[in-house]
Amino acid sequence: GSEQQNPCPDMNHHTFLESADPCMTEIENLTQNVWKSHQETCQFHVEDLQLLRGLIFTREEVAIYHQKPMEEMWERCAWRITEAIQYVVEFAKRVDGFMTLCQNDQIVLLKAGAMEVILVRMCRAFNCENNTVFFEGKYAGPEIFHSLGCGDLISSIFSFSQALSEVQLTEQEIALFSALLLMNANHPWIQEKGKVTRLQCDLTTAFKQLLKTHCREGILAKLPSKGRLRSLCQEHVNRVRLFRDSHPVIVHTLFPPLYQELFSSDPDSQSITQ
Ligand SMILES: CCS(=O)(=O)c1ccc(CNC(=O)N2CC3(CCCC3)c3nc(-c4c(OC)ncnc4C4CC4)ccc32)cc1
Repeated sequence: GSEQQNPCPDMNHHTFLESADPCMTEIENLTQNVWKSHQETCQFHVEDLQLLRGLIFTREEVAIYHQKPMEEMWERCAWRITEAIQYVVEFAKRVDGFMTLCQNDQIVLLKAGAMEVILVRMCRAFNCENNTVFFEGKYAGPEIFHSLGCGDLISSIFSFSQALSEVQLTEQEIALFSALLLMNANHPWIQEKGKVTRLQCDLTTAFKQLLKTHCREGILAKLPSKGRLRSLCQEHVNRVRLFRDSHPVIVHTLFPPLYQELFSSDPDSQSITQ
């Protein structure tokens, strides 16, 4: 009914609209745009990921993953991450304001934030009842990633996903939080700082307004800190470079170019694949 729409129930609909701050409707339009952008680019719908929880890799299937050489498992994960990143790029392009930024800033923001958004989105594919994640069609525990040879990174991503899934973020919250992770005006290489700051500020207002309307301000304290996300992504980059140093030909010939650009190129190289 109209009560749900109107956060100030004692005011009737007509009065509310007249007295609403004009930028409030802009903020509400932004919230709708970000939510729609997420729904259209979320890769798997959360209802489907929930339904698939019943599909768990058997011991035999996990054993087959264990027999895969490290190089093959790395290549598979690189492709999975690259697929997920392409959806995040599409998400960013649909968020109002992102396409008005200069191309340099669009690329800098995606290079810095895409993996963070994937880590947040991935919590939708995490089942904290049995500590399994959805990977390549079924749910599996951390042991399935054993042959990657980076157990500490895997366990830190698992504990990150565990903590985040306990917050039980709604799709709207994931959408706005993801947009906020991308729109980081403090990044050193940003050229149009003012424009990104304005976007970041509007998204912050939208996120705060959403939480207030749904009495969810309590989750702010439970969201991962910027530092936590950044160190997870840095650990991933360090692992990729370690792997690249010992398997340069594999990475150069078999890894997706976008993955190489984002995670195994040196920070000062600004050349980006179109
Ligand atoms: C994102 C949009 S979505 O629609 O929600 C979505 C889309 C696709 C999938 C399929 N899985 C997938 O591609 N991958 C890739 C990789 C492997 C290597 C890193 C990233 C990964 N990781 C996890 C994962 C973890 O997901 C919650 N949580 C802890 N650890 C892990 C892995 C040890 C890294 C879980 C699935 C997963 C899942 C979900």
